Order: sequence, then structure tokens, then C-alpha cells
Amino acid sequence: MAPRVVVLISGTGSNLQALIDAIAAGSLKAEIPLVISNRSKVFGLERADKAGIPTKVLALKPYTTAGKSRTQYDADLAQLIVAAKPDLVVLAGFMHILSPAFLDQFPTTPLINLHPALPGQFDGARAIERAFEAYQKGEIKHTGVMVHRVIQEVDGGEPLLVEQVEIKPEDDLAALQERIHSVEHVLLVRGAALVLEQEAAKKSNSTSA
Ligand SMILES: Nc1nc2c(c(=O)[nH]1)N[C@@H](CN(C=O)c1ccc(C(=O)N[C@@H](CCC(=O)O)C(=O)O)cc1)CN2
Ligand SMILES: NCC(=O)N[C@@H]1O[C@H](COP(=O)([O-])[O-])[C@@H](O)[C@H]1O
Repeated sequence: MAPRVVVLISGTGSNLQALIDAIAAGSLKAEIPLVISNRSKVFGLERADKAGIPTKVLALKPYTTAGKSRTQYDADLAQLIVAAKPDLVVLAGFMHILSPAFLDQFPTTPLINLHPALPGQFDGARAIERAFEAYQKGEIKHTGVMVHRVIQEVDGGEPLLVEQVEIKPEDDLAALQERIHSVEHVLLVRGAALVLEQEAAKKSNSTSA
């Protein structure tokens, strides 16, 4: 049975599409049993639908409107994912900071995130914009993309793959975003494959021990 990869999104889903395409091409040995978005009406959900992947939307706003906490949201989100029995959870542009109420539900299941910056640089949201602004000020000469493990510290988890991305003097923000996205789409697939290989090796060692 193929490893089960649950993917969390919040928007366009171009990185989700990269995973879908890699699986369809046979270059990523996995299946995606569920895509969850914290925002409705995003194109990433259409991408999942087109690929025949079940989707769920779990938005935070109804929780806050009902006086419920982010902790409750995070716990409910985790339960949706646990029910899908994932071997790997991928945050692909998932724009919600996860608390221990979520993280503690996955003591052994790997959680990875794609972040459009280098380790320790521009953690958090709007990373590409902030890198572009820093370049304009002469503070950096390049930026990058990383796939990292997800821990409580936002974007502070162990980097699994890191790739530098050039910033050119003639770049506008759109040109840099396009260059970064093209790197993301490759790096995320490689990152998922790497973690799944690590997990398979762990299982093999534990059964042969
Ligand atoms: N505990 C962790 N949660 C998340 C991580 C992580 O490493 N540890 N990675 C992020 C992804 N991310 C950057 O890669 C990121 C996403 C969102 C935010 C943020 O400020 N979110 C706000 C809401 C912003 C919005 O709705 O537009 C929030 O959650 O209040 C920062 C970093 C995913 N989660
Ligand atoms: N902090 C996380 C973060 O900024 N993630 C970024 O959101 C975008 C999602 O694009 P997509 O919806 O087309 O995959 C990507 O650029 C990804 O790096």
C-alpha cells in the first residue's frame, strides 16, 4: 500500500499540484487521501477535486465567532488528519500557526512545511516580500526555499532540504516570486520523497531488529 500523505493548504495549491503531478508521473510513490484547507473557495480545493482527492475545509473564523479557542480548532484539525491515517503530513502554503494541541497529536508522524526562505531568515508570513525588500536595501544578496520539519517554533524546525534562490537586479517582486515558486515545486516533492524514504528505512530496521 502506498504511503498516505495528507496535505494542508490555504490558497492556490500550486505546491499541492506538484505533489499530485509527481504521484501521477510515478516519481513520488505515495497517495493523497485527503486535502484540508483552512480557507474555502481557494483554487487548491479545485485542484484536489479535479484529481479525485477528498477535501475538507476547516476554517478558524467559525471557532472564534462561536467563542471557541484556537486550541480547539487545532485539536479538531488534528483529529481530521488522524482519521485519514497519514504516514506524512505536508503543509503546502498552510497559513495557520499550529499549537501543541495539534502537534502533540502527531508524536511519530512526520510533519513537514515548505517555506520560501532560508533557515533563520524571514520566518513567518510574507517571506518572499520581506526578502525582496531586504534585497532592495542591500541587506541580502540572495534568498532561498526550504522544506523543514514542523515544530512549535514557526519555521524553526530541522531543515530537510534547502536551496538558494538568486535575486537579480532587474527583478520585480513577481519575477522573484515566480523563480521561488518554480524551486518550491521541485523541493517539496523531493522533501516528501526524502521523509517517506526515511520512514520506510525506520520501519525496515525495526522489523529486522
Ligand atoms: N507551529 C508551527 N506552525 C506552522 C509552521 C511551523 O513551522 N510551526 N509553519 C507554518 C507555515 N508558515 C510559514 O512557513 C506560516 C504560516 C502562517 C503564519 C501566520 O502568521 N499565520 C497567521 C494567520 C495569517 C493569515 O491568516 O494570513 C496565524 O496563524 O495567526 C506564519 C507562518 C504553518 N504553521
Ligand atoms: N509561511 C508559509 C508560506 O509562506 N508558504 C508559501 O505559500 C505559498 C503557497 O502557494 P501554493 O498555494 O500555490 O502552493 C508558497 O509560496 C509557499 O512557500
